[in-house]
Amino acid sequence: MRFDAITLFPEMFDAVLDYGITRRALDRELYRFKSWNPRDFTDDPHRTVDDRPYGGGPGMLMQAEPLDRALNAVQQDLSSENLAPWVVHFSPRGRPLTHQRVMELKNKPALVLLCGRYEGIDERLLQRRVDEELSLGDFVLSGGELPALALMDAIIRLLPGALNDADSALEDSFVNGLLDCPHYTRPEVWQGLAVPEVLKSGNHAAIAQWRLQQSLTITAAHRPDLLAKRGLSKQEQELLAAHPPGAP
Ligand SMILES: CCN(CC)Cc1ccc(CNC(=O)c2csc3nc[nH]c(=O)c23)cc1
Repeated sequence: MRFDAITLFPEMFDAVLDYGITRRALDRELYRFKSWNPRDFTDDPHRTVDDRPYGGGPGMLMQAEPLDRALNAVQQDLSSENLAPWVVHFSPRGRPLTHQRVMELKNKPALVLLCGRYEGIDERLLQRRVDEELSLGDFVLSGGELPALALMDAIIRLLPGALNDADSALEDSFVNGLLDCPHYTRPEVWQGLAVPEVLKSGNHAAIAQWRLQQSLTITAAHRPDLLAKRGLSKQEQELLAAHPPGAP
């Protein structure tokens, strides 16, 4: 799996990818990463990449030409490895990123992550070069880099060999359709708060049931939409009825 980021702030990527699971996956050569700065594809001494919007309006836009040249450089580099690029533009107007889309994108051999800054990118570049637009959600960020890093993180965790305990990836709540249950570790009592007895019982059936019940209650409280989409078995309906949501 290869990721190429086109970004005005390449350091952001190294600053994040150099830690934890993404760092280990890089060391294990499960993926490769390369950043490309549009400023390196300008001709003027000021390395200009932005300009004012036609029609007026606040802020600046990223010009098409430097981005087009950067994309050509990426494409050339990928073609030397016979890799076809899939170009993702991160934008507030994109489709919201979901687990399903992460699962689909992880199978692409080469993802090109086009990260906008300012108020966005000249539409003509997007029209010509972008395969899909993705948003991180309905809130305003300062650019596409954090969404691009979120997508990379979500994909890298799913690459074979990235997680030592493969189950933890499969159990991720967005796989079984429910939100995660509470988790506890030592000490048994912390600031007067004790670990639920069932978790110390060694009764694995009771522990699994308690965790499922907790997940159902939390999902009903925070994300009733997920429950509706998922549907509940008879047993799950009974568990939820016995422990309806009430907590914040
Ligand atoms: C003028 C209206 N704004 C659109 C909401 C302009 C604008 C604000 C912020 C940005 C920078 N954000 C992104 O590039 C971005 C890229 S993906 C994403 N997902 C959620 N929220 C986001 O702001 C983003 C770009 C244009």
